[in-house]
Amino acid sequence: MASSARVDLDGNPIKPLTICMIGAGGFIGSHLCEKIMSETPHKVLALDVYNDKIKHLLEPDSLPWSDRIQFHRINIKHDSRLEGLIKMADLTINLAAICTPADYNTRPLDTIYSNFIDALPVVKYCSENNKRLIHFSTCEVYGKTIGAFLPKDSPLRQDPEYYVLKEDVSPCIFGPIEKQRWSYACAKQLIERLIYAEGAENGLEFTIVRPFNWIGPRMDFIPGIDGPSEGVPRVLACFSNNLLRREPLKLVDGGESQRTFIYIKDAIEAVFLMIENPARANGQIFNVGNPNNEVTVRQLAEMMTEVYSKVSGEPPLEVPTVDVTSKEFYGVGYDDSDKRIPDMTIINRQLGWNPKTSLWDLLESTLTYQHRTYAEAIKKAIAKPAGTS
Ligand SMILES: NC(=O)c1ccc[n+]([C@@H]2O[C@H](COP(=O)([O-])OP(=O)(O)OC[C@H]3O[C@@H](n4cnc5c(N)ncnc54)[C@H](O)[C@@H]3O)[C@@H](O)[C@H]2O)c1
Ligand SMILES: O=C(O)[C@H]1O[C@H](OP(=O)(O)OP(=O)(O)OC[C@H]2O[C@@H](n3ccc(=O)[nH]c3=O)[C@H](O)[C@@H]2O)[C@H](O)[C@@H](O)[C@@H]1O
Repeated sequence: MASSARVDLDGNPIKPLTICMIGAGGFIGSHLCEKIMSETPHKVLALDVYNDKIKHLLEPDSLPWSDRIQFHRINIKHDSRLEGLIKMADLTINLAAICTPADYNTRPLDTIYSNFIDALPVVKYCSENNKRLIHFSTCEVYGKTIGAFLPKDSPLRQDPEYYVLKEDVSPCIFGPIEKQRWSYACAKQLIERLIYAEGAENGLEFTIVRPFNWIGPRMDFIPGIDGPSEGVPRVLACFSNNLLRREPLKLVDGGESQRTFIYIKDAIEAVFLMIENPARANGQIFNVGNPNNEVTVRQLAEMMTEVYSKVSGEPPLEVPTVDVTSKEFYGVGYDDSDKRIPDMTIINRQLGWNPKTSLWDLLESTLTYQHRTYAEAIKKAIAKPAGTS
């Protein structure tokens, strides 16, 4: 239940806020709205082109928070209401973006427009109207690690100095322009630089968030069920789709890339601390990830296969994975980050935050959700003769 006696990390009372959340209808936005509604007295102006993932928070009108959340169906590319909504709020959180790797090399113009050009008015309106901004960037701004360029057998590859990603130290290392994969990271980097410059030159109060593979329920879509059949979502949804359909999981280029995965609910706690502790969060760039949950993509596939078998009661596939090339899977221009370990020094120092959930536990709760939400629909879709609708 919302409590009015909330205090920040320094013991000061937190006054109820009005938050303009752009991209509120997406994966992260839906979890943020859910927690804000159930645990705080804050109001949310929720902007998005879709609202399916927050429908349960908007209807029916009898919900206890119905006077604290308002949905505005707005495409920020062209809508004159944007500035007015930012002006009405104390804080703007911008989540809107194209952020699925399958789009970066196949729709590079849309990717660059979405992640840079479309974010410009948001930054400008916040700056001109003295409004605080929390902007969602990405861990992809780091690109590849320095260690990726060392010989495969170099002992330096084991030295954290060559792979741990630090907000105030690590360089941003992208591939050549023809590797259009980096269109997203490059656009995100430029908007980070612009926000930073607005802070330095015009006093914009900002916080930049760099998420490291946040995963959980409602992430992306299951192709052919609640998204296009030919669509390629991020890896959690790709592998969930394979498991639900009892198809082998596709490992791109051998599944050797490494990632650290964090449970969405742990990550949302960090964003909450940023929202409610402006004095500690303003002017900062924060890695938000779980350095303890590192796996190769192959290990992720193996673990998801085991966990899914446990939560669904179905035996694991005899051939659980199949290798595909990145050209077959994503098309030309794909490239990959080799390894992503977030340094936690800054977020620890400023907000005292640490992630809690192990990879096994987060996969267990997420795959339980995937099974409960999609298994029946997939069975029906598979049973339907081809060509019928
Ligand atoms: N999920 C992660 O682990 C992760 C990792 C790194 C970065 N991020 C960043 O966090 C943000 C949110 O990610 P997510 O995983 O929730 O993605 P998402 O795709 O689920 O959510 C983005 C939302 O923005 C909306 N949107 C996009 N363009 C819009 C426009 N022009 N006008 C209005 N709404 C628009 C979409 O409809 C969608 O609902 C993005 O900026 C993304 O780059 C996420
Ligand atoms: O989540 C993040 O922190 C960031 O990383 C993601 O990028 P990436 O981790 O490369 O995207 P995923 O689709 O989650 O893929 C992870 C890895 O799995 C591989 N993969 C993906 C799908 C699949 O079916 N098989 C497979 O082997 C990819 O090649 C990649 O190596 C996206 O760019 C963003 O959402 C975000 O900015």
